[in-house]
Amino acid sequence: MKISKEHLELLAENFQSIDETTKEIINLEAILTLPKGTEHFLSDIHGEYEAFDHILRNGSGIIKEKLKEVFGNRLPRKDLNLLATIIYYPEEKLNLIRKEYDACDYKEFQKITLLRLLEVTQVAARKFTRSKVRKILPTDFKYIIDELLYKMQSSDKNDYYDKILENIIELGAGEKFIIELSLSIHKLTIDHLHIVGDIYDRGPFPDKIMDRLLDYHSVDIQWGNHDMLWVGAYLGDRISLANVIRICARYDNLDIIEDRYGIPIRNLLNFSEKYYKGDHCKEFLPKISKDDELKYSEHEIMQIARMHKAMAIIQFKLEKQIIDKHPEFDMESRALLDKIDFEKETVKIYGKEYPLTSCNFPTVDKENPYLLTDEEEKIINKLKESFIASEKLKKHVELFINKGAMYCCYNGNLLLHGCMPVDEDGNFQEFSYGGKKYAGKKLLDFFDKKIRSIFYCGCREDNGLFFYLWQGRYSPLFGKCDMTTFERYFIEDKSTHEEVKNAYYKLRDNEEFCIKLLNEFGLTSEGHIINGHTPVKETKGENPIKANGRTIVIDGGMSRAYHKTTGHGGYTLTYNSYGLQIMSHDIFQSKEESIKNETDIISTKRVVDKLCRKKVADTDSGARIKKQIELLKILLEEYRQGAICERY
Ligand SMILES: O=P(O)(O)OC[C@H]1O[C@](O)(COP(=O)(O)O)[C@@H](O)[C@@H]1O
Ligand SMILES: [Mn+2]
Repeated sequence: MKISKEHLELLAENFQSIDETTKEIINLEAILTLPKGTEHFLSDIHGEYEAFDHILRNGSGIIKEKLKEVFGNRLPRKDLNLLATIIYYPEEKLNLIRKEYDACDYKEFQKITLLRLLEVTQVAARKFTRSKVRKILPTDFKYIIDELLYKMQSSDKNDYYDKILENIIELGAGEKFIIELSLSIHKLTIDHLHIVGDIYDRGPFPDKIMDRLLDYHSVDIQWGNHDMLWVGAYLGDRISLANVIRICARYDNLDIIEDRYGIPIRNLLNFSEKYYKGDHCKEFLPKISKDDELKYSEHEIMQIARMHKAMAIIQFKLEKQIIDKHPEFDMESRALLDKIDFEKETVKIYGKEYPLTSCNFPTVDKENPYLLTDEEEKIINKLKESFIASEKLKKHVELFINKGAMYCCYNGNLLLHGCMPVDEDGNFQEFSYGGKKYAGKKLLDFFDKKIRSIFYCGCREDNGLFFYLWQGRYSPLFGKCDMTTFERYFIEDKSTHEEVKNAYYKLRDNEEFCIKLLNEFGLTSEGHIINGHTPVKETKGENPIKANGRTIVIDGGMSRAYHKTTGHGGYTLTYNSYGLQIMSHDIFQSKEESIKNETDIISTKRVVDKLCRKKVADTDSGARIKKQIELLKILLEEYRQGAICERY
């Protein structure tokens, strides 16, 4: 390895002597021999905060496994479940347990629990260096936990340690200690979290998911097509914004926009009341569960439906501007307002005429159907200003930019929300933009770079790229032909709703193709492609593990709206030092139910790949450490030869 004198001098500022450099090399060499940390993969959360939070808390079963490893047969299943639930929901579970005991017994319970948690912490901490463990331990109790962890290794100081525990409990800090220790166990057990896209839309609390991820100790995100709509909306792209509002109205989630992101929609309400008052808007009734129906009056439901329709029409108009501006997008088939025959109340698609479910388009000028009316223009522009000004959305979009990307290569695996656009023979398909063509890895890199540059450049204008990523034929986040939004609203014939999938979705069953794709990203045939995006229809016999394990589809299936088709609560994946395991989840009921009945919602676990035990040395961070060691060895040599002076 070649390194310039300047770089060595910079390195010498951090390692100022032979002793310091030697110590660091020894430390790094030792880290390489530790087992690889556990990765946790989740996808397609679609606003379902509670299900997401639950799976995050139990680490898709990793925490329970750790407990089994620690206690073996020493604890009955009942106690194990209780301890697990305390680790998942310490505060809430303690609130329930406290009521069951008198003061004295509750102290005893706290002591037993603390001892058990300390034992788990000790085993979970074995994978890490002492210094990393210290960083993870809660600041308030760092010193005490460190002492107590020691206790497990020597039996002579029993009285001393018993006293510490007793004091903690007597001084009323027992619960706080249990809570902090549970959080530390979580961090020690799950080293890194991957979110394979689609945090937003359909479910009620995407913002809470983003807040949780902002606080999470180690995470990366692969952008999903729905996430890009929210990024686009914040960056001033009006088509994205119209989609975001339309989908929120469709799933009765307008409070996300109004209350949680602080974006007023009153103008939209007034406008839609004015123009769609007499319209039954039956295509636009929000999807509301039977329970929630009772919450609303018919008038309120109609208000949502009218806003929904008003936004859909604004969206179709705006889309045409981009379709015309970018003929290379080849999306003319998506411009349907000018294909409407207002007399016959039909629309012509690919030359075939279909009756419309209704033909009330009060803001569409038959001569110039894509022209936004002054009022529509005003509404969308005002909304745009509010999206750009939302502080909370800014924070969330920044997370997408800082921790997110179009795809991610991590420890030999390729993580990608949707697909790699290919033809039926598996050749990478080309996307043209600005006179250049992009395919394969370069296509993904192109979109990644463009989105980042839009974020940093500060200009907040309509940008065709968000529209393309959302529904373009060669969008790696979509990967289908023709998003049939208009047809789904206005045409009964279901054959028009079909969205033909890219050949990728068949080819990912083929091992040879998967290896070709992994190679495109500089990965080997031992890697895996990890996708979200397409719900795995288990009821129809679909398997989430494809191509002899090379492809794994973990569409979380957390979306309530999709439970009927998938028949389960989704998949998640874990990758520890022994290999990859896919978990299938039961449909999540509620947080209260999980805490009370101590349920995990894990129905089955399948091993995807069993490996000989992987060490840190075999990981990406191991590769970085090895490079660091090499550099430090050069520095050491320079010190020894007197080419660089030690500083004291
Ligand atoms: O079922 P909904 O919410 O109306 O959405 C249907 C649309 O969602 C999409 O499936 C995209 O969303 P996903 O990324 O969740 O699949 C489109 O292909 C389709 O047109
Ligand atoms: Mn998706």
